[in-house]
Amino acid sequence: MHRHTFASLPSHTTRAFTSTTPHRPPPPPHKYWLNITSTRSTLHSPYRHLSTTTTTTTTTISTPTMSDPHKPPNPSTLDPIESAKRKAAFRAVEEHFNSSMRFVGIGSGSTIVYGVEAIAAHLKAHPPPQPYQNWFVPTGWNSRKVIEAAGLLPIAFDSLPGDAMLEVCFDGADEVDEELNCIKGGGACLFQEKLVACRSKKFVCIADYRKDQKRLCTKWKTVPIEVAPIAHASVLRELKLIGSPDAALREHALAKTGPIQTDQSFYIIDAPFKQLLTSMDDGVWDVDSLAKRIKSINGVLEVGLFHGMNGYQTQKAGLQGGQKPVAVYFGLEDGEVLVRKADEIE
Ligand SMILES: O=C[C@H](O)[C@H](O)[C@H](O)COP(=O)(O)O
Repeated sequence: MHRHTFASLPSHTTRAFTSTTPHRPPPPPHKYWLNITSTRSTLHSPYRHLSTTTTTTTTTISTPTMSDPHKPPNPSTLDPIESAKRKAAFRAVEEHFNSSMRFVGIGSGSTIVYGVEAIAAHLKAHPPPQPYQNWFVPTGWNSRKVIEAAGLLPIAFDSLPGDAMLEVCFDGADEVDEELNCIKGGGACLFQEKLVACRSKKFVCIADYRKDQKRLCTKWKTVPIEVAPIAHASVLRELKLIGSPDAALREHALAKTGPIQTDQSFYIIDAPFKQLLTSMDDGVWDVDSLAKRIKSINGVLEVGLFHGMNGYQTQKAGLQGGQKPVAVYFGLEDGEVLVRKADEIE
């Protein structure tokens, strides 16, 4: 079993994880988890009232209840959606992970918990030859906790050797279109996820069937945008000018707690847009131009649109990394897994 504590980490890694942001000391794990889930379930998630109805049964979609919120729940207790995510995660890991990978990125959210479970199971069954060590690069506090809870070794993004590329990164998404553009950031993580995706040879996305749409902003109606707190009002103003008059700062369910803060202590704005176009359409806001336009607004740190080239396309062009996944694994209602792959690996 690969179980490590900070005591066994190189000192630079320990330092990277124990330094705290002066304005936001890390809250206790349970509270943090509640922040994430309450934001997603009560304020933002388009799936919050969704239930899958058949002629005989109605299944309410629920957030997993876990004694340790960073560990995967017992598979026998999973509802159909969680079960679909878990199946997709195991298939994605089976097809894109192996024990000899040195650096692997780990995204954030409820789905990636199963990806990490699958990786830990793979390493248990196929341990790497010693002293070979696999390192896992988190995309935020929640992601690091999930890595640690699985007994895997985290390494901070800024502790990576300068020339190292990650072999792969696994992450979830809020919505994926038919060209594999993604909306991400529903759980307030997107900046570090983009950093890690762009430092990876390939991004492999894990999701459930609700996220699979022809165009972005279909069920997930808003684009999450991470902004500097001081600039939030001027970003809202400019979003209005480019066609999103109802863009809003994401706040805690408990109003007095104020705006949600990201791992960078920034704010999140959710900007509704009409269904976005793909490169095949003829129209105004296609994914690429909207993402670039929003990113150009002063005060915007990152946009929750993962678009442009995937890792294979950048390599072909002599570049590195890529925001778009090379493959998306959707867990389906019937227990099957639908895999959508970039043309490069069809
Ligand atoms: O901000 C969160 C991340 O972008 C997540 O990857 C995304 O929201 C999907 O999360 P989940 O797996 O919980 O649906």
